[in-house]
Amino acid sequence: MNIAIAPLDDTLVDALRHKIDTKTKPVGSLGRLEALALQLGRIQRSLTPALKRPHVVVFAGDHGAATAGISAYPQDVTWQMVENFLAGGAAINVFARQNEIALRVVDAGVAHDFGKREGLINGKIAPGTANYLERPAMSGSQRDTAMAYGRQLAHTLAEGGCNVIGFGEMGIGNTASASLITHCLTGTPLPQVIGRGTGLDDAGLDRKHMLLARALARGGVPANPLEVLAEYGGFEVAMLVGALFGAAEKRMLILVDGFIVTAALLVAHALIPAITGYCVFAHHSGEPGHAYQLKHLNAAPLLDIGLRLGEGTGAALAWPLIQAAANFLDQMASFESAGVSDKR
Ligand SMILES: Cc1cc2ncn([C@H]3O[C@H](COP(=O)(O)O)[C@@H](O)[C@H]3O)c2cc1C
Ligand SMILES: O=C(O)c1cccnc1
Repeated sequence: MNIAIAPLDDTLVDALRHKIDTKTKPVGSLGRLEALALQLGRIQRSLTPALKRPHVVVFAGDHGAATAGISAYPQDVTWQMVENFLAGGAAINVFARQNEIALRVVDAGVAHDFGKREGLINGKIAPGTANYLERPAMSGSQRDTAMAYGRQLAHTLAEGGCNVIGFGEMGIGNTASASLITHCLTGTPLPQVIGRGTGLDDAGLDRKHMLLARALARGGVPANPLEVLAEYGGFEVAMLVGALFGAAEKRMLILVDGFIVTAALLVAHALIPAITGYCVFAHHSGEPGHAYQLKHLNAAPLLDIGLRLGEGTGAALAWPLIQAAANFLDQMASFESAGVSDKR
């Protein structure tokens, strides 16, 4: 896959800063919104950036290792939640509706036959990954197919006029997958990046530690990020990696959700570091490994409200702040236009 992501250039930085600083407010007083406005202008290479057709895309996939007991919930919850997304009853449906964000749900590899389901994008690679306790989760060709699919999906949305995209996921057991990926790509000791996920009790957490240590003893730390992805990833994670690439290639603003989406970003970033220029980090996840991912990426999320759900909920909740950044840049008067006295 030949991916071309342009690093953000500095051409408009001074002009954007001037525009931001001459709005009718003390310099810097809109805090993080000012950095967001600057980032948006740089991404769109415009002094008048505009947000169009926001989407959240949720990728769903099952994990072979889930049956070994790495989650508090049974694997069937993955397909049942996909049905819930299609019926409009999940948290992401509520927040996407509230903020008028279009939602797309992709079957990246759920272990269930949905038949032909209206509203479900069928990208199924296989009915769940292999169990990484025994062998690599997926083959190189499955990984590449999933990445290509995600990339193409982002391109298609961009061609339909979307320039801001949030990513989410659904897959029982995928915090475990994200922990293994995070360990491999940040070097943080594995136990520090393992958490309770959907809410394991102490005994369940001990078991998750034991199983993931065993998986790591089998698969090791592959030298290449794409091998890490195939060894421990999920199909939804591989599709996320491709979709992140596709979105950045199309110069979209990317809203990064929690622990699992950030694990996918670690893979993308290890291959093409410039991708983070296009990313806004929605929230601090309650999953403990997220802090190490953020540190590695030198990222500061917008919200810190104890979210630990996934589905793209953080991305949808951060959206009004992105809108506020674009709107103040576009609509606020300057000292000159409003006749307000500037600093002496
Ligand atoms: C009802 C329900 C809805 C969810 N929505 C997202 N997740 C989240 O939980 C899962 C990851 O946690 P773990 O690794 O512990 O299984 C993912 O599917 C994630 O999106 C959910 C989990 C449940 C139970
Ligand atoms: O941060 C996340 O994305 C997350 C945390 C716990 C469970 N599912 C998702």
